[in-house]
Parts: sequence; C-alpha cells; structure tokens
Amino acid sequence: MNKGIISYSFASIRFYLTSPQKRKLVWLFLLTLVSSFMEVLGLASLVPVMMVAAEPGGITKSKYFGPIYHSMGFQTEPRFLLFLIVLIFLFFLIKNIFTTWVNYITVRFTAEVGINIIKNQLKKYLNLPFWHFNDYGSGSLINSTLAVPNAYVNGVMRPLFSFFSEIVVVCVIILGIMLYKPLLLVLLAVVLVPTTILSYRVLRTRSQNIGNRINELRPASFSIIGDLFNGFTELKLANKQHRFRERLLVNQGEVQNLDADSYLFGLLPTKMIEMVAIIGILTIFLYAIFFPSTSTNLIALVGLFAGAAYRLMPSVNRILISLVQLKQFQYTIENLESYRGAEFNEAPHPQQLPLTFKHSLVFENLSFSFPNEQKPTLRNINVKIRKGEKIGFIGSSGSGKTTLMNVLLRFYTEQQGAILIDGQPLTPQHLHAWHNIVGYVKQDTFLMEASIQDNITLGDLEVDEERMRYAIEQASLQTFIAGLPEGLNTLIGERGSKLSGGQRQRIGIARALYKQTEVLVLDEATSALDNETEREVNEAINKLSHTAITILIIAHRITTLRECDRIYELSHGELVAEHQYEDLVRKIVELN
Ligand SMILES: Nc1ncnc2c1ncn2[C@@H]1O[C@H](COP(=O)(O)OP(=O)(O)OP(=O)(O)O)[C@@H](O)[C@H]1O
Repeated sequence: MNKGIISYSFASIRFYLTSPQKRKLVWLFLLTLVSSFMEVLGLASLVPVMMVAAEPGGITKSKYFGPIYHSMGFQTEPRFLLFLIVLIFLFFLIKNIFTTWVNYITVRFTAEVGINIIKNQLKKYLNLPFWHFNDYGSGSLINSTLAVPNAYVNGVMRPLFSFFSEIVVVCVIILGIMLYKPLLLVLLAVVLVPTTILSYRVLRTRSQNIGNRINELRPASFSIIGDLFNGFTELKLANKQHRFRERLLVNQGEVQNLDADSYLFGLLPTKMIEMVAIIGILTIFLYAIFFPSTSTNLIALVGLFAGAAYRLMPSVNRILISLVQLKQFQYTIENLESYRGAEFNEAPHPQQLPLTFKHSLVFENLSFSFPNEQKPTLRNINVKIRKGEKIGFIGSSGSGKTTLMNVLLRFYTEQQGAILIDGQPLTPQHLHAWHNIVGYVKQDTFLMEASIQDNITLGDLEVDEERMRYAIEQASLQTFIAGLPEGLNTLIGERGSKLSGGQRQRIGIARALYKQTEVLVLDEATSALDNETEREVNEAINKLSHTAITILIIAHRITTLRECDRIYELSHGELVAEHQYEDLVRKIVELN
C-alpha cells in the first residue's frame, strides 16, 4: 500500500538491531503469524457451531459435524454441543494465553531495542565535536535523547508489528473467502480497497505534518521550561516570568491541539470504512427492492457481505491506523538519522596510552580556527610552562583566552602546531591520561542537586577520606563545612542555589583537587564575585600557589594573578606580551 514508509521504517529498525536481535525478530515474526492465524480461526469457529445449534437435528445433517458426531459415538445432540462448547472455550483460552505471550515478548523486544536507541543517541551526542555540541540547546538534546527514542518505539516499532500481524490476518480471511465465494471477494475488494487507499491519502500528509510540527514545538517547550525554572530569580525580579509562561502556554496549546487532531485521525479510519461498508450493503438492498426477481440471492449475498466486511474491518482499520501512525512518527526516523555519518561514529577514543607530566607543558606554534571562520581564533601561540608554575592569561574580551584553554582541555583540536607534555605531543591516544590529570574550574562551576560530598567527588560511591580532607582544606572550605549540621552531606540545592558564589567556586576547586589534578585551569574564576567572595577564592588560589600543581588562570581582576610567575597577554588570538605581576600593576596605575 505504501512501500515507502514501510520499507523506510523497516530499514531504520534494522540499523539498531544486533545480530541476535535480528534472529529474534524472525522468530517474533513467525510467532506473530501463528497468533494472527489463531485469531482468525477463533472467530471463524463460532459461526458454524452457532448455525448447527440453532437448527434441531442440524448436527447430524451437517457435512462437517455429522461424521465427527457419529465416529465419536455421541448419543444426543446436546451432549455433542456441550463437547463443542468446551472445545471452543479451551481453544479461546489457549489462543489468548498464546497471543498475550506473543504480545508480551514483542513489547519486551521493542523496549530492548528502545534502550539500544537511547544508548546510541547518547553515544552520538556525547561524542559530538564540541562546536557541534554547542549548536544544540538542552531542550533539543533532551528531545533527541529521551523523547524521540520513546516516540520511535511507540510510533514506529509497535505500529510496524501491528501492521504485519494484521496483514497476515487479512490474508488469511481473504484466502478463506476466496475458497468459499470468489464473487464476494470481488465485491469486498471493490468497496474496501479504494476506501482504504483514499483514507490513507487523506490522512497521510496531515499526519506527517502533525509529527513534524510536534517535533519542532517539543524542544522549544523543553527549552522555555528550562529557562523558566533555571532563571527563577532573575525572571521574577524582572517581572518577566509571565512572558515565558505565556510563550510556554502558547507552545503547549498548539501541541495539545495537534495531539487532539492526531487522536481524531486515529478514529477516522474506522468511521470511513464503516460508512463505505454500509453504503455497499444498502446499495445491494436497494437493488433488491427495485429488481425483486433477484432478491433471494441478493439478500443472502448481503448477509455474507456484511459478515465478511465485519470480520475484515477491524484488521483493515488497524492497518490503516498503523500506516497513519508511521507517517506521523516519520520525523523520529529522520531525527535518529542525523549525525550518523562515519565521522561521528568512529571510535572516539582510540587505543589509549599513558602520559606523565614531570617537567613542562608547551604550546608550540599553535593555531586554531573554528569551522567556517575565515580568521584563525588562535595564531602561532608559543608558551613554555614548567611544572608547578602559576601562569596568568589576560586580554580583552574575545581575544581567545577561553579558546586556548579549550584547546588545552582537548575540547578543540589545533589545526597547526601542538601541545607538548614533557616533549610528547598530546594526541587522541593520550586523552584519558590527560583528562585524569587536568582540572577545570569555570566561573559558573557545574553543580549537581546533591550533597557537597557528591559534588566534590562527582558521585563516587567510595570516598577517599584523606584526599577529601586535603581538597577541602586547600579549597578553604573546612570552616564552612564544619559549621554545617549535616557537614559534607548537606544538600546544596539545584545548581548550588543554597551556596554563595565563593562557596560554589571553592567546591569547584575542591573537586579538581580531589581528582588529584596536576594542571588546573581557572577560567575567569573571580570576575563575577564581590570583594569578600573574591578574597575567599583568592585565598584558596594562593594556598594552591604553594603546591606542585601547575595553574593557568584567566582573570579579569588583576589581583587574582598576584601569585603568578608570569602573565601572558593575548590580543586577537596572538600572544602580544609577557608581564610580571608588579610591572602590570605599575602599568595599570600609570595608565590611570
Ligand atoms: N563555537 C564558536 N564558534 C565560532 N566562534 C567562536 C566560538 N566560540 C568562540 N568563538 C569566537 O572566538 C573568539 C575568542 O573567544 P574566546 O571565548 O576564546 O575569547 P575570550 O578571550 O575568552 O573572551 P572573554 O574574556 O570575553 O571570555 C571570539 O571572537 C568568539 O566570538
């Protein structure tokens, strides 16, 4: 009926199946075949029994039941009927247990594949190059990793199973009718086939549009609701909560309407097919009324037609609904296909090698450009940092400081030059070893809605007490934590909402220390802080200055750089000067 969407969905599902799952799918298909066959048989078995039961002496006269009745030695018809009723009951019992079991393993199978797809999506998005990753908002990421796989399982996989099992049912019924009365089949085909095709055509594009629109609206809703709750204080103070709320309600209003349309579209096929079937029956009736000579035959035909149509309708209807659903959820197949190219799927971490940092970290002639940017963001950077040194980076906004640190942290890779650790160029094969020894404290340190301890260890189940004590002390957090009734188990609220700015950053520092960081990057750690919190954070940084940790600090406040051995100045992606703290302070005083 529509080879396109069926083969497209099938090819898409195959992509996510492991070899054992592909074999399982073949088994499931065979089981579905048997259970569909049993469904048809169940319904078909009732009619002849009812017919012979309604007619006294019908059993002995029947060419099917008569021989059985006699060969099994039954004496009375009621006894034989009782026997038939028990048989039918047992058949229905077995059929329903069997089909429920097949349904159970089918939905388990789809759930298993569903989790495969979520795994696949997570792997894809977590391994995206950093700039691609940044192109996505959290709303779109949540949509693609959670909502879309769920919609795919419910809107593509399950309808596809339903489509195939109903096709089998329809084929079995058609075969039965063909053997019994081919003319009836012609009549049914004339009535049902055009109706089904027409209904599908009417609903196909509309359903696909609904799906596509929902796929646009849902990430937007996720994003607005994220802003609404994350920006709770700012939006409340600016009296702007209502604007976000209105935008969300408008968005969700459209989603609700589309959902309602889609529900309605699910109901329409039944009505359309029923209408056409009844028109068929009434037409034959009318014909019988106006041409009475042929009426006996025709009335019998009407009965047969109605019976057969009644039997076929639910299956044809479910086939149609499955097709319409597949169209509506076609967007999930397309969404899952994005970033499937080889460049995004190759092993992100090749064979890993160890790395030691004992002497120096060197930026050697390093240049970096963002994709599609004409001018390089970093140009010929040459810096040698000895282990244990504290190095500052200054420069106007946009001069490339954060980009340089992102290259150092390997979120970006240089196009020219290299980063050398004890003379060894940092390659993808050193990524694990390098990430083990490098720490990063951002201005907006990432904090989880969890305890202080979990935030410092990032959720380790076993905590190294000694390392924890050291990290807390070096980050100047011991007095603060000692004053809390719950100590390290104190919950800090979402994104650390129950902490001060200084405390948040010191937790970030403690985290880097707990991890036994050897190279610590502090990016603008103090620019957003008031004087008191800046003093607290600086105290922690100063403490670190007396350790063997190599520290690279990007700061807007010059006082943060007091303990630095050297300060590099960047301008338009190039290193333009090297300063000592005192010289820099003097220059600034002179300038003022
Ligand atoms: N993902 C990106 N794609 C394209 N250009 C980018 C991207 N990220 C940053 N840039 C550009 O690179 C340049 C350097 O940015 P960077 O963030 O490194 O500057 P910075 O010195 O850290 O500035 P600030 O002090 O304001 O944080 C800027 O012109 C910026 O617009």
